Amino acid sequence: MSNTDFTLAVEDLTVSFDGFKAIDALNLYIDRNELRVIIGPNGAGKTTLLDLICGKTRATGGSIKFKNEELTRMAEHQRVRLGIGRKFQTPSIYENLSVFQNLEVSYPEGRSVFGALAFRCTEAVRERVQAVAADIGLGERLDTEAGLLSHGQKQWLEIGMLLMQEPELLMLDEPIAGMSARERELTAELLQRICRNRSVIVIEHDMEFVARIAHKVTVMHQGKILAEGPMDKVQADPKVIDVYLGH
Ligand SMILES: Nc1ncnc2c1ncn2[C@@H]1O[C@H](COP(=O)(O)OP(=O)(O)OP(=O)(O)O)[C@@H](O)[C@H]1O
Repeated sequence: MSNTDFTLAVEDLTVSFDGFKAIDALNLYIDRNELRVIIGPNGAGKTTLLDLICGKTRATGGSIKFKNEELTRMAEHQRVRLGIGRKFQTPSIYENLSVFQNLEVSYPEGRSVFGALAFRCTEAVRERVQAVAADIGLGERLDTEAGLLSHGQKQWLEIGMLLMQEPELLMLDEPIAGMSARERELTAELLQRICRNRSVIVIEHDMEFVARIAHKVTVMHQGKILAEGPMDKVQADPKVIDVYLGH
């Protein structure tokens, strides 16, 4: 297949589980600095699609190109190294470590690699931790034990841990689940900030939030794409109303 300018180009992607096609010949193209939201009914294949892109699940067929590199046969950790970050619904922060330490251990060439040689590198790490902490709204909480943060702050910290690796594609599964109205608002602002330097894919069910953040919306149904485009167009599409929004 040809080279593209897209950050991510998914073509003819298929995965079968015991003959059931959870993703069925799907095409998806994500631009640089684009914030794409994927919506669709339960079981549409949204999470499976992200699993295929990050390497948690192996494709049965088709192609996933990230910056024109074929990912389908690559291990999960190689995809992380190439610049793909994925946040799952349950936060996996270290509750006993401070905000600073959680971010520090997520630095890709962290202490373990440089060991005692790390002194000069430490300044760079510290600066990066501070920049990311400011980005996620935790700049004043660097010394706070992560376990003491609010639910929303824990979610932002995990996003920060991914940002430490400077991913070019960040994927988030229902990032505002369980958040207060204020936390949702701050998360929308955070996502708008972080997609300025990278592509972001978000799975979301809250349509108000989708309208607030999406550059473009992709609607999935039965492992395929049902509709795609700007939110107002997708929302007015009778097929989308029929299978998803009307319920
Ligand atoms: N490892 C697996 N083995 C068998 N079937 C699977 C597996 N993973 C997903 N499926 C099936 O694939 C379909 C798509 O599931 P998926 O979780 O991707 O949907 P979803 O759109 O994310 O739904 P939700 O909104 O409920 O999270 C479902 O029918 C699910 O049961």
